[in-house]
Amino acid sequence: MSALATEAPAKINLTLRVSGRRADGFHELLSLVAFAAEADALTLEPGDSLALTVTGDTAAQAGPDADNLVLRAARALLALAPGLRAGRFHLVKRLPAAAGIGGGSSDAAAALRLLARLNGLAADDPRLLQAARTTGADVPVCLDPRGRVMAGAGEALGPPLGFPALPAVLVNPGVAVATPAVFRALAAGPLDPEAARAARRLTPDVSSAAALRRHVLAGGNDLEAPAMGLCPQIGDALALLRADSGCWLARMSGSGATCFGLFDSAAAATAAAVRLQAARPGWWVRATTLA
Ligand SMILES: C[C@@](CO)(OP(=O)(O)O)[C@H](O)COP(=O)(O)OP(=O)(O)OC[C@H]1O[C@@H](n2ccc(N)nc2=O)[C@H](O)[C@@H]1O
Ligand SMILES: Nc1ncnc2c1ncn2[C@@H]1O[C@H](COP(=O)(O)OP(=O)(O)O)[C@@H](O)[C@H]1O
Repeated sequence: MSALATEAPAKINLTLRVSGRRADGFHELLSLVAFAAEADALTLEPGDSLALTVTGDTAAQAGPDADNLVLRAARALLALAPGLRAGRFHLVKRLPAAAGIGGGSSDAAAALRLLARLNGLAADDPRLLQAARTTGADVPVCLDPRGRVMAGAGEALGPPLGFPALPAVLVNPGVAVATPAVFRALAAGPLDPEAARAARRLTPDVSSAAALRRHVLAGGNDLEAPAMGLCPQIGDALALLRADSGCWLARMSGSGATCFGLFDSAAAATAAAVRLQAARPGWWVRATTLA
Protein backbone atom coordinates (compact mmCIF):
# COMPACT_ATOMS: atom_id res chain seq x y z
CA MET A 1 0.00 0.00 0.00
CA SER A 2 1.38 3.45 -0.88
CA ALA A 3 1.68 6.30 1.61
CA LEU A 4 -1.49 8.04 2.80
CA ALA A 5 -1.43 11.84 2.90
CA THR A 6 -3.32 14.69 4.48
CA GLU A 7 -2.89 18.35 5.35
CA ALA A 8 -2.89 19.84 8.85
CA PRO A 9 -4.25 23.38 8.47
CA ALA A 10 -3.64 26.23 10.90
CA LYS A 11 -6.51 26.86 13.34
CA ILE A 12 -7.55 30.48 13.81
CA ASN A 13 -9.76 31.62 16.71
CA LEU A 14 -11.82 34.35 15.01
CA THR A 15 -13.35 35.07 18.44
CA LEU A 16 -12.34 33.68 21.84
CA ARG A 17 -14.16 34.32 25.12
CA VAL A 18 -12.99 32.78 28.41
CA SER A 19 -15.83 32.53 30.90
CA GLY A 20 -13.85 31.18 33.88
CA ARG A 21 -11.56 28.57 35.36
CA ARG A 22 -13.06 25.15 35.98
CA ALA A 23 -12.45 22.89 38.95
CA ASP A 24 -10.09 20.76 36.79
CA GLY A 25 -7.88 23.82 36.13
CA PHE A 26 -8.90 24.15 32.47
CA HIS A 27 -10.74 27.22 31.25
CA GLU A 28 -14.21 27.31 29.77
CA LEU A 29 -14.06 28.85 26.29
CA LEU A 30 -16.43 29.98 23.59
CA SER A 31 -14.68 30.40 20.25
CA LEU A 32 -15.59 30.72 16.58
CA VAL A 33 -12.83 28.67 14.98
CA ALA A 34 -11.78 28.77 11.32
CA PHE A 35 -9.06 26.96 9.38
CA ALA A 36 -6.51 28.52 7.05
CA ALA A 37 -5.25 27.33 3.70
CA GLU A 38 -1.76 27.43 5.31
CA ALA A 39 -0.94 23.93 6.54
CA ASP A 40 1.62 21.36 7.60
CA ALA A 41 1.68 18.17 5.51
CA LEU A 42 1.57 14.65 6.97
CA THR A 43 2.03 11.26 5.30
CA LEU A 44 1.81 7.74 6.71
CA GLU A 45 3.65 4.81 5.18
CA PRO A 46 1.96 1.67 6.53
CA GLY A 47 4.30 -0.60 8.50
CA ASP A 48 4.66 -2.71 11.59
CA SER A 49 6.02 -0.14 14.02
CA LEU A 50 5.23 3.46 14.82
CA ALA A 51 7.84 6.03 13.73
CA LEU A 52 8.13 9.70 12.75
CA THR A 53 10.48 11.87 10.73
CA VAL A 54 10.10 15.66 10.55
CA THR A 55 11.43 18.13 7.98
CA GLY A 56 10.37 21.64 6.94
CA ASP A 57 11.20 25.26 7.79
CA THR A 58 9.80 25.11 11.35
CA ALA A 59 10.75 21.48 12.19
CA ALA A 60 13.15 22.54 14.97
CA GLN A 61 10.38 24.51 16.74
CA ALA A 62 8.31 21.33 17.20
CA GLY A 63 10.83 19.90 19.68
CA PRO A 64 12.10 16.32 19.94
CA ASP A 65 10.45 13.83 17.57
CA ALA A 66 9.70 11.39 20.43
CA ASP A 67 7.47 14.03 22.10
CA ASN A 68 5.83 15.15 18.87
CA LEU A 69 2.05 15.48 19.07
CA VAL A 70 1.79 13.21 15.99
CA LEU A 71 3.27 10.34 17.98
CA ARG A 72 1.39 11.26 21.16
CA ALA A 73 -1.94 11.13 19.29
CA ALA A 74 -1.02 7.87 17.55
CA ARG A 75 -0.01 6.26 20.86
CA ALA A 76 -3.25 7.44 22.47
CA LEU A 77 -5.31 5.80 19.72
CA LEU A 78 -3.26 2.58 19.71
CA ALA A 79 -3.73 2.32 23.48
CA LEU A 80 -7.50 2.44 22.94
CA ALA A 81 -7.40 0.06 19.96
CA PRO A 82 -4.27 -2.16 20.32
CA GLY A 83 -4.81 -4.18 17.12
CA LEU A 84 -4.65 -1.18 14.75
CA ARG A 85 -1.99 -0.94 12.04
CA ALA A 86 0.38 2.02 12.20
CA GLY A 87 3.60 2.84 10.29
CA ARG A 88 6.06 5.63 9.58
CA PHE A 89 4.73 9.19 9.63
CA HIS A 90 6.52 12.00 7.85
CA LEU A 91 5.67 15.54 8.86
CA VAL A 92 6.57 18.57 6.76
CA LYS A 93 6.41 21.34 9.35
CA ARG A 94 5.67 24.78 7.88
CA LEU A 95 3.57 26.44 10.61
CA PRO A 96 5.26 28.21 13.53
CA ALA A 97 4.97 26.29 16.83
CA ALA A 98 3.64 27.59 20.15
CA ALA A 99 1.97 30.25 18.05
CA GLY A 100 -1.75 30.19 18.86
CA ILE A 101 -2.64 28.52 15.57
CA GLY A 102 -2.76 24.94 16.88
CA GLY A 103 -0.15 23.61 14.47
CA GLY A 104 0.77 20.73 16.76
CA SER A 105 -2.90 20.03 17.52
CA SER A 106 -3.70 19.97 13.82
CA ASP A 107 -0.76 17.60 13.19
CA ALA A 108 -2.08 15.32 15.96
CA ALA A 109 -5.58 15.35 14.44
CA ALA A 110 -4.11 14.67 10.99
CA ALA A 111 -2.30 11.62 12.40
CA LEU A 112 -5.60 10.31 13.82
CA ARG A 113 -7.31 10.84 10.43
CA LEU A 114 -4.58 8.89 8.63
CA LEU A 115 -4.69 6.01 11.15
CA ALA A 116 -8.48 5.94 10.79
CA ARG A 117 -8.17 5.78 7.00
CA LEU A 118 -5.51 3.03 7.14
CA ASN A 119 -7.61 0.91 9.49
CA GLY A 120 -11.04 1.59 8.01
CA LEU A 121 -12.34 3.39 11.12
CA ALA A 122 -15.41 5.58 10.58
CA ALA A 123 -14.84 9.32 11.00
CA ASP A 124 -17.25 9.28 13.97
CA ASP A 125 -15.56 6.34 15.75
CA PRO A 126 -15.64 7.48 19.42
CA ARG A 127 -12.06 6.27 19.96
CA LEU A 128 -10.82 9.01 17.59
CA LEU A 129 -12.47 11.72 19.66
CA GLN A 130 -11.23 10.13 22.87
CA ALA A 131 -7.64 9.97 21.60
CA ALA A 132 -7.96 13.57 20.41
CA ARG A 133 -9.12 14.77 23.83
CA THR A 134 -6.33 12.89 25.58
CA THR A 135 -3.76 14.55 23.32
CA GLY A 136 -4.81 18.19 23.80
CA ALA A 137 -7.72 20.58 24.25
CA ASP A 138 -7.49 21.86 20.66
CA VAL A 139 -7.18 18.46 18.96
CA PRO A 140 -10.93 17.58 18.76
CA VAL A 141 -11.80 20.70 16.71
CA CYS A 142 -8.94 19.87 14.32
CA LEU A 143 -10.24 16.33 13.60
CA ASP A 144 -12.63 17.65 10.94
CA PRO A 145 -11.05 21.03 10.18
CA ARG A 146 -14.03 23.12 9.13
CA GLY A 147 -15.19 26.40 10.67
CA ARG A 148 -17.41 25.86 13.71
CA VAL A 149 -17.96 26.92 17.30
CA MET A 150 -15.81 25.30 19.99
CA ALA A 151 -16.87 25.47 23.65
CA GLY A 152 -16.08 23.90 27.02
CA ALA A 153 -12.33 23.40 27.28
CA GLY A 154 -12.43 22.46 23.58
CA GLU A 155 -14.53 19.30 23.83
CA ALA A 156 -17.93 20.79 22.89
CA LEU A 157 -18.18 21.30 19.14
CA GLY A 158 -20.93 22.85 17.05
CA PRO A 159 -21.77 21.70 13.51
CA PRO A 160 -19.61 22.85 10.56
CA LEU A 161 -20.94 26.31 9.66
CA GLY A 162 -19.89 26.57 6.01
CA PHE A 163 -19.38 30.32 6.28
CA PRO A 164 -17.99 32.41 3.40
CA ALA A 165 -14.17 32.22 3.11
CA LEU A 166 -12.39 35.23 4.61
CA PRO A 167 -9.27 36.64 2.87
CA ALA A 168 -6.68 37.11 5.63
CA VAL A 169 -3.06 37.79 6.50
CA LEU A 170 -1.36 35.81 9.29
CA VAL A 171 1.51 37.51 11.11
CA ASN A 172 3.80 35.83 13.64
CA PRO A 173 6.60 37.90 15.20
CA GLY A 174 8.80 34.84 15.79
CA VAL A 175 8.41 34.64 19.56
CA ALA A 176 7.07 31.39 21.03
CA VAL A 177 4.30 31.91 23.59
CA ALA A 178 3.46 29.09 26.04
CA THR A 179 -0.30 28.54 26.36
CA PRO A 180 -0.32 27.72 30.14
CA ALA A 181 1.55 30.97 30.89
CA VAL A 182 -1.09 33.02 29.06
CA PHE A 183 -3.98 31.34 30.90
CA ARG A 184 -2.13 31.96 34.19
CA ALA A 185 -1.62 35.64 33.30
CA LEU A 186 -5.36 35.96 32.56
CA ALA A 187 -5.99 35.14 36.25
CA ALA A 188 -9.60 34.18 35.48
CA GLY A 189 -12.04 33.69 38.33
CA PRO A 190 -13.79 30.39 39.00
CA LEU A 191 -16.40 29.36 36.46
CA ASP A 192 -20.06 30.00 37.14
CA PRO A 193 -21.50 26.82 35.53
CA GLU A 194 -24.91 28.43 34.98
CA ALA A 195 -23.41 31.39 33.10
CA ALA A 196 -21.22 29.04 31.04
CA ARG A 197 -24.25 26.96 30.00
CA ALA A 198 -26.11 30.10 28.97
CA ALA A 199 -23.09 31.35 26.98
CA ARG A 200 -22.80 28.23 24.78
CA ARG A 201 -24.20 29.35 21.46
CA LEU A 202 -22.93 26.62 19.16
CA THR A 203 -24.69 27.86 16.02
CA PRO A 204 -24.31 31.63 15.55
CA ASP A 205 -25.73 33.28 12.45
CA VAL A 206 -22.72 33.47 10.14
CA SER A 207 -24.42 32.31 6.95
CA SER A 208 -23.76 35.46 4.91
CA ALA A 209 -20.59 37.52 4.60
CA ALA A 210 -22.34 40.44 6.32
CA ALA A 211 -23.59 38.31 9.25
CA LEU A 212 -20.15 36.72 9.67
CA ARG A 213 -18.53 40.15 9.68
CA ARG A 214 -20.96 41.43 12.32
CA HIS A 215 -20.37 38.36 14.51
CA VAL A 216 -16.56 38.58 14.28
CA LEU A 217 -16.52 42.35 14.85
CA ALA A 218 -18.73 41.99 17.94
CA GLY A 219 -16.33 39.44 19.46
CA GLY A 220 -12.80 39.66 20.82
CA ASN A 221 -10.01 37.51 22.20
CA ASP A 222 -9.83 37.53 26.02
CA LEU A 223 -6.28 36.10 25.85
CA GLU A 224 -4.97 39.04 23.79
CA ALA A 225 -4.20 41.38 26.73
CA PRO A 226 -2.48 38.78 28.95
CA ALA A 227 -0.48 37.45 25.97
CA MET A 228 0.61 40.98 25.04
CA GLY A 229 1.90 41.43 28.60
CA LEU A 230 4.18 38.43 28.04
CA CYS A 231 5.04 39.21 24.42
CA PRO A 232 4.91 42.94 23.51
CA GLN A 233 5.63 42.14 19.84
CA ILE A 234 1.94 41.12 19.59
CA GLY A 235 1.04 44.82 19.99
CA ASP A 236 3.43 45.67 17.16
CA ALA A 237 1.87 42.99 14.90
CA LEU A 238 -1.66 44.26 15.61
CA ALA A 239 -0.65 47.89 15.04
CA LEU A 240 0.98 47.04 11.71
CA LEU A 241 -2.10 45.14 10.51
CA ARG A 242 -4.45 47.93 11.66
CA ALA A 243 -2.33 50.54 9.87
CA ASP A 244 -3.02 48.78 6.57
CA SER A 245 -5.94 50.55 4.88
CA GLY A 246 -7.57 47.33 3.58
CA CYS A 247 -7.64 45.58 6.97
CA TRP A 248 -11.16 45.65 8.53
CA LEU A 249 -10.23 43.67 11.65
CA ALA A 250 -6.97 42.65 13.36
CA ARG A 251 -6.90 40.23 16.29
CA MET A 252 -4.68 37.66 17.98
CA SER A 253 -5.44 33.95 17.53
CA GLY A 254 -5.57 31.53 20.50
CA SER A 255 -2.94 32.26 23.14
CA GLY A 256 -0.71 34.01 20.56
CA ALA A 257 1.52 35.28 19.29
CA THR A 258 0.10 34.89 15.75
CA CYS A 259 -2.27 37.71 14.75
CA PHE A 260 -4.63 37.76 11.80
CA GLY A 261 -5.93 40.60 9.70
CA LEU A 262 -9.15 40.28 7.67
CA PHE A 263 -9.48 41.88 4.23
CA ASP A 264 -12.23 42.35 1.65
CA SER A 265 -10.41 40.51 -1.13
CA ALA A 266 -7.60 38.02 -1.69
CA ALA A 267 -5.78 40.65 -3.77
CA ALA A 268 -5.89 43.14 -0.87
CA ALA A 269 -4.62 40.46 1.55
CA THR A 270 -1.78 39.48 -0.78
CA ALA A 271 -0.71 43.11 -1.27
CA ALA A 272 -0.81 43.73 2.50
CA ALA A 273 1.28 40.61 3.16
CA VAL A 274 3.95 41.89 0.78
CA ARG A 275 4.04 45.26 2.60
CA LEU A 276 4.12 43.65 6.07
CA GLN A 277 6.87 41.22 5.13
CA ALA A 278 8.96 44.12 3.77
CA ALA A 279 8.39 46.05 7.02
CA ARG A 280 9.35 43.04 9.24
CA PRO A 281 11.63 40.79 7.14
CA GLY A 282 12.28 38.34 10.03
CA TRP A 283 8.59 37.68 10.77
CA TRP A 284 6.40 34.85 9.45
CA VAL A 285 3.80 36.57 7.22
CA ARG A 286 1.30 34.71 4.99
CA ALA A 287 -1.68 35.75 2.88
CA THR A 288 -4.35 33.05 3.10
CA THR A 289 -8.08 32.38 3.35
CA LEU A 290 -10.01 31.27 6.45
CA ALA A 291 -13.11 29.05 6.33
C1 LIG B 1 -5.84 28.62 23.67
C2 LIG B 1 -6.26 27.69 22.57
C3 LIG B 1 -7.59 28.18 21.94
O1 LIG B 1 -7.95 27.44 20.81
O2 LIG B 1 -5.37 27.64 21.46
P1 LIG B 1 -3.75 27.71 21.25
O3 LIG B 1 -3.24 29.00 21.76
O4 LIG B 1 -3.15 26.55 21.95
O5 LIG B 1 -3.58 27.59 19.76
C4 LIG B 1 -6.51 26.25 23.12
O6 LIG B 1 -7.57 26.26 24.05
C5 LIG B 1 -5.34 25.58 23.79
O7 LIG B 1 -5.40 24.22 23.46
P2 LIG B 1 -4.10 23.28 23.56
O8 LIG B 1 -2.89 24.01 23.13
O9 LIG B 1 -4.42 21.99 22.88
O10 LIG B 1 -4.04 23.08 25.12
P3 LIG B 1 -3.47 21.85 25.97
O11 LIG B 1 -2.16 21.44 25.42
O12 LIG B 1 -4.53 20.81 26.13
O13 LIG B 1 -3.28 22.56 27.38
C6 LIG B 1 -2.16 23.34 27.70
C7 LIG B 1 -2.50 24.12 28.96
O14 LIG B 1 -3.31 25.25 28.62
C8 LIG B 1 -4.27 25.50 29.63
N1 LIG B 1 -5.63 25.40 29.07
C9 LIG B 1 -5.85 24.90 27.82
C10 LIG B 1 -7.13 24.87 27.29
C11 LIG B 1 -8.20 25.36 28.09
N2 LIG B 1 -9.46 25.36 27.63
N3 LIG B 1 -7.96 25.85 29.32
C12 LIG B 1 -6.69 25.89 29.83
O15 LIG B 1 -6.49 26.32 30.95
C13 LIG B 1 -4.00 24.48 30.72
O16 LIG B 1 -3.11 25.09 31.62
C14 LIG B 1 -3.29 23.37 30.01
O17 LIG B 1 -2.45 22.63 30.85
N1 LIG C 1 3.89 18.62 15.60
C1 LIG C 1 4.15 19.64 16.42
N2 LIG C 1 4.06 20.90 15.98
C2 LIG C 1 4.29 21.94 16.81
N3 LIG C 1 4.62 21.82 18.10
C3 LIG C 1 4.68 20.58 18.61
C4 LIG C 1 4.47 19.45 17.79
N4 LIG C 1 4.61 18.38 18.56
C5 LIG C 1 4.91 18.80 19.80
N5 LIG C 1 4.96 20.13 19.84
C6 LIG C 1 5.18 20.94 21.07
O1 LIG C 1 3.92 21.53 21.42
C7 LIG C 1 4.05 22.91 21.74
C8 LIG C 1 2.79 23.69 21.31
O2 LIG C 1 2.61 23.50 19.94
P1 LIG C 1 1.51 24.18 19.00
O3 LIG C 1 0.39 23.25 18.77
O4 LIG C 1 2.20 24.66 17.78
O5 LIG C 1 1.04 25.43 19.87
P2 LIG C 1 -0.16 26.44 19.60
O6 LIG C 1 -1.43 25.67 19.74
O7 LIG C 1 -0.01 27.52 20.64
O8 LIG C 1 0.01 27.00 18.20
C9 LIG C 1 5.33 23.35 21.02
O9 LIG C 1 6.00 24.33 21.77
C10 LIG C 1 6.16 22.08 20.91
O10 LIG C 1 7.05 21.98 22.01
